[in-house]
Amino acid sequence: MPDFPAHASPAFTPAASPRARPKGHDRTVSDLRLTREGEKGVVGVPAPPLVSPAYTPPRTPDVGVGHDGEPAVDDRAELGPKTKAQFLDELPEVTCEVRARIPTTTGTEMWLHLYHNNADEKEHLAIVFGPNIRSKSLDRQRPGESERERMIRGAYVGTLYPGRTSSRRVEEIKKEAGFGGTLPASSPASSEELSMQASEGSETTYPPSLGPPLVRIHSECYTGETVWSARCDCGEQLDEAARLMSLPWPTPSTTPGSDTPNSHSHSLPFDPTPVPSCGGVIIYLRQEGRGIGLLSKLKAYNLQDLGHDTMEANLLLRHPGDARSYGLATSMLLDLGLGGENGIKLLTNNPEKVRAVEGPNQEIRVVERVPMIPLAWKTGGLEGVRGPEVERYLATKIEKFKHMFSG
Ligand SMILES: Nc1nc2c(ncn2[C@@H]2O[C@H](COP(=O)(O)OP(=O)(O)OP(=O)(O)O)[C@@H](O)[C@H]2O)c(=O)[nH]1
Repeated sequence: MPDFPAHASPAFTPAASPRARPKGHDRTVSDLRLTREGEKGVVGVPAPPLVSPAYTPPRTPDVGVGHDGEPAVDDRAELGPKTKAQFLDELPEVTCEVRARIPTTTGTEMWLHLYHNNADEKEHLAIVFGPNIRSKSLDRQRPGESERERMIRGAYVGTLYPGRTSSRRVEEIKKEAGFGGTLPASSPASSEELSMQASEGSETTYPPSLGPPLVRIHSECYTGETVWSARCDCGEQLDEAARLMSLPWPTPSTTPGSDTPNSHSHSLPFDPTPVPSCGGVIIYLRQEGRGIGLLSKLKAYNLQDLGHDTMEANLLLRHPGDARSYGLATSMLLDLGLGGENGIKLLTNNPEKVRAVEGPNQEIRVVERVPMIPLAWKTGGLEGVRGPEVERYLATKIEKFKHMFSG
């Protein structure tokens, strides 16, 4: 058994452990067979039992958003450890303004969706893997819009290629093949097209036959994602979520849409056809520093170097321990067709996030929480973020924010 830190949850099981677990208990990522090489992916895994967070954080006094001043240490006691996510009475309105295909350095292709909303001025993002998730607000026809304008904002089906004139790939194929009416059964109509048709007539676009999609709600962390900080595991979590959502589809021959991607590019000297993935979505919220912003987070780092933990540092700066809310994530997931009975599998250790994303009226159902075990713990320190800072950070997440590093 690899050495993992004393503050790791006792229920945490290393990825390679041969220890048998009772059915339905101690589920880890490895239970979902989501390992690095040659794995089959999450599709086809039986629907897990409903996982609702048993933990409810203690009631704490409300704290106004901080001013970045430097209060006396004693103020901390008055402020209290507000770790609870903010709950909104009403969901914000969101609109997907643009979507673009992003070929990635790992070879997987993803679709970056940029959202505007009526709650803040920020550009929140949905990073979509696989062909089965489409935005309803993106597909909505805008008054007076041309086909070219639709394609420029990403409201097309299939793939763009030089000279394409229609935003709907199926219509394009019909025209090319000289069909006026129904397409023959053998036509390469993509699941994306079917999803799009479904989104016009119903609330849920994600095909229930595929099981609940994997979802991660990720909060922006400039330090961990861009400048290689080893104070937290945020960059690693983002990479891991993308990796899980990029795992190859179990049976490529039956993958809906597997015959469509980049079929217009086959004359290129290399074959850029992306491997169809299991799919999923990372909702990337611009809530830097658990919602306190980068300026305050950097001050909090200095306080941490002066001996305070990540929660105390926030409180000393007159911020809540956690200033985030998740209503935007709920609205974006609904826009992506992930509401309804089928539910989602949420990649997180944060019990508050599970509860908050479900929305004021359970608009989203979290049917499984998939824990995110730090890579360093899983590999006995061979991979992942290491060092005293991240260990202290993770210890505080467990002790004070009550994060759960087991299923
Ligand atoms: N204020 C503050 N924010 C931090 C610090 N380290 C990371 N963050 C921010 O914390 C957020 C990520 O929160 P985490 O507590 O790591 O994880 P979580 O999102 O609550 O839970 P998981 O879903 O399990 O990852 C990002 O917005 C980071 O910018 C820190 O020391 N202080």
